[in-house]
Amino acid sequence: MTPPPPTGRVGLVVNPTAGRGRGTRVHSRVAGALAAAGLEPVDLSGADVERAVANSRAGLSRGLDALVVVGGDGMVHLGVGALAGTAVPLGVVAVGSGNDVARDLGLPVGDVEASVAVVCDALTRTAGAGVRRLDAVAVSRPGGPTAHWYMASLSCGLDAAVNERANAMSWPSGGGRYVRALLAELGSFRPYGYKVTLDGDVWQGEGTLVVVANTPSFGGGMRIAPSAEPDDGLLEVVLARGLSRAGLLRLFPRIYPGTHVRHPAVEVRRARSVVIEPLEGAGATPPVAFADGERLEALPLQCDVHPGAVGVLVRREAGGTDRT
Ligand SMILES: Nc1ncnc2c1ncn2[C@@H]1O[C@H](COP(=O)(O)OP(=O)(O)OP(=O)(O)O)[C@@H](O)[C@H]1O
Repeated sequence: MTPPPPTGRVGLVVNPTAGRGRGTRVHSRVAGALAAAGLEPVDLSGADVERAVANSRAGLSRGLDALVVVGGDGMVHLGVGALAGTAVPLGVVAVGSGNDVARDLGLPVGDVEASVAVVCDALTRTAGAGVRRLDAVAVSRPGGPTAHWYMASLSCGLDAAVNERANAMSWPSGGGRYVRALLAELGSFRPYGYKVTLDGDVWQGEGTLVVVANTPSFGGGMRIAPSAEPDDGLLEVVLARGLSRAGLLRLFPRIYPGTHVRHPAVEVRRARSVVIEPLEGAGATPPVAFADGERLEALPLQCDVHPGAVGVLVRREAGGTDRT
């Protein structure tokens, strides 16, 4: 198929709240740098996430060479949802709090000019050489139509419960909220009951963590699935059995360097399709699932990997040669 002719139009979706207001501060800088590079930035930002999603879809239907998101992993999530299955690539200006996807993909973090330079350079390279096709993950009710897409990981264990609780707290701001939420969750913690079906194999019973990962990191640098590869056509599924509070407190710090995968209660499996269901009687009801840090919905859910579903604008490899 002949690619459509370049329009020079680049959709720009800025999350004003990302990185505690950093998105607002960098908005005009990003637009100005894209224009200075001869591109035509089309502002698709919205007053809230719903309007940003609607604007992105409308912009895509009018024709774009790329969609550039400005924010954290939540904005990558938004971009993947809009672009999965299309030929339009995603550019990332990582100015969020966690920025796990950008870091895992070797993109600049917290450096607006460097991010825009990567976007502009990748768009001007020959025949799609600046685009890396990555797997994206479709989430549905088991057997149902796709309801969400994600890039990094879906969680429906203790970390999701902490996320849910932290979102409901008004203080303290920043990381302190997550510590307070973790302590509160641990106070009433009882392992959850799951049935997880991985390409037909069943893992079930009491569990504390179920994470279906496409990239290695979450939560601002925690190596939850250290050997996940975003372009291998496989999901890396991290499963932790029921643990006591003391056991969990010992396990959690090991997630930062990724050494939790050697803990005897933790298993890592690979699969293309994963169905996660609550298992009544085996433990507490698992929390609502989060993906890329965004709240999705309650179980049961199915995750299916779609190889190469999203193109991301990437840096030249060391030495300045184009990726083939
Ligand atoms: N106008 C808006 N456009 C897009 N998202 C918005 C907007 N206002 C609030 N949000 C919320 O911002 C969240 C995503 O934030 P984002 O990931 O971009 O930044 P962050 O949380 O600082 O970074 P990270 O996720 O990497 O820690 C979403 O949950 C979304 O609902």
